[in-house]
Amino acid sequence: MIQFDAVHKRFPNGTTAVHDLSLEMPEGGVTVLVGSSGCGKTTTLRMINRMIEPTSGVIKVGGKDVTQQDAAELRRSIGYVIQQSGLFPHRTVLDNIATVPLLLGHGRKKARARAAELLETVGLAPDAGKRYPHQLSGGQQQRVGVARALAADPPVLLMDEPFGAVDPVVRTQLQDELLRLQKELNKTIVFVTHDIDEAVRLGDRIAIFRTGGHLVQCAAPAELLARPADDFVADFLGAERGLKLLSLTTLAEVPQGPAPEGDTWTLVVDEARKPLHWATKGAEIPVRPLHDHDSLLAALNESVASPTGLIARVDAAGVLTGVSSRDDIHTHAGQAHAEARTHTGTTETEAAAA
Ligand SMILES: Nc1ncnc2c1ncn2[C@@H]1O[C@H](COP(=O)(O)OP(=O)(O)OP(=O)(O)O)[C@@H](O)[C@H]1O
Repeated sequence: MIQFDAVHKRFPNGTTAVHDLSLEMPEGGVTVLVGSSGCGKTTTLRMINRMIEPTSGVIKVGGKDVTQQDAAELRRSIGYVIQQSGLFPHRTVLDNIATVPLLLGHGRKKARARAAELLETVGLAPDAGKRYPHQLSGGQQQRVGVARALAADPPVLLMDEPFGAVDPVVRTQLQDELLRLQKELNKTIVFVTHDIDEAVRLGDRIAIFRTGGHLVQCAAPAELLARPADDFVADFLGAERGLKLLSLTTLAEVPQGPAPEGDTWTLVVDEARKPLHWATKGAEIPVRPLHDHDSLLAALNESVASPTGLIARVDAAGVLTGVSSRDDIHTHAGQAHAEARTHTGTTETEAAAA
């Protein structure tokens, strides 16, 4: 766990970047710091590995005050990923990843073997290891950045807008990879972003800051979306926060029944009973079948586009299990909101602290 206790950072030019911050970032969880530009996210992150020293207050990692530890040693035990990957341009990808294991005294052979293993972990082909960073795409470079940060197997990973410079499709892929990795690795991750959708997708907890380095609210995504502490948070979450909440709930609990027969529209399946399309006299409309793990938001979207208002449900093999109606999805969407509103999770807010 990472703990901030009454932390304040004032730069020599008089700028207060972080104001009286008390916050706990749970072990094995992803805490996302969000807020508009200049609100103190990066400063907060960089105080954890002592790249910036606080003016006052205490920061503990795993129960130990960071200022009581050797800064270089501390940094080697904390992975750090930044937006432009920060790779050494004249070293191969493999040697970039092996940097920290080498610094930690592992032999070259062992460090390279570990680097090759990590290349695979982050979804890169083995031959990428021989290339230089400029010979990779932006998304691939970010994967190398993540591999390098993981090389010494640190319990804590700091990520400062790591996916900010790649296109939306690659960004989604990198987010998926991070979620997959995190399931396996269970690191304590602190992740900075401007993007609230990214925060909702990745965060176990989201801390929202406003200008002047003030923490406004820190809560689980569903709670934040259902119960923003004030208008600032509500505005930051955006007008679609009701729909965003539905992205956190799965379709699994929505009832399903058999596909209707003899109606104007028919759901056409192949011989393996995998849905193909909706068909009526002289027209076909594509169908996008959904799995139990898909979100209520995806279900709502599909039901709106469906000519019948029905969505096709499939099992892991893609075989039709039934259909669900727009009404049932809507009812469950309402229930998801009601549950999130009444959820009694912990939230740290300025109001609560006052
Ligand atoms: N070394 C410094 N000296 C003086 N002021 C600084 C220094 N570093 C940051 N600041 C100021 O501190 C405030 C917080 O900066 P910080 O980089 O932490 O914000 P941020 O939320 O990460 O912003 P962004 O999203 O734009 O990266 C800003 O007003 C910034 O100008």
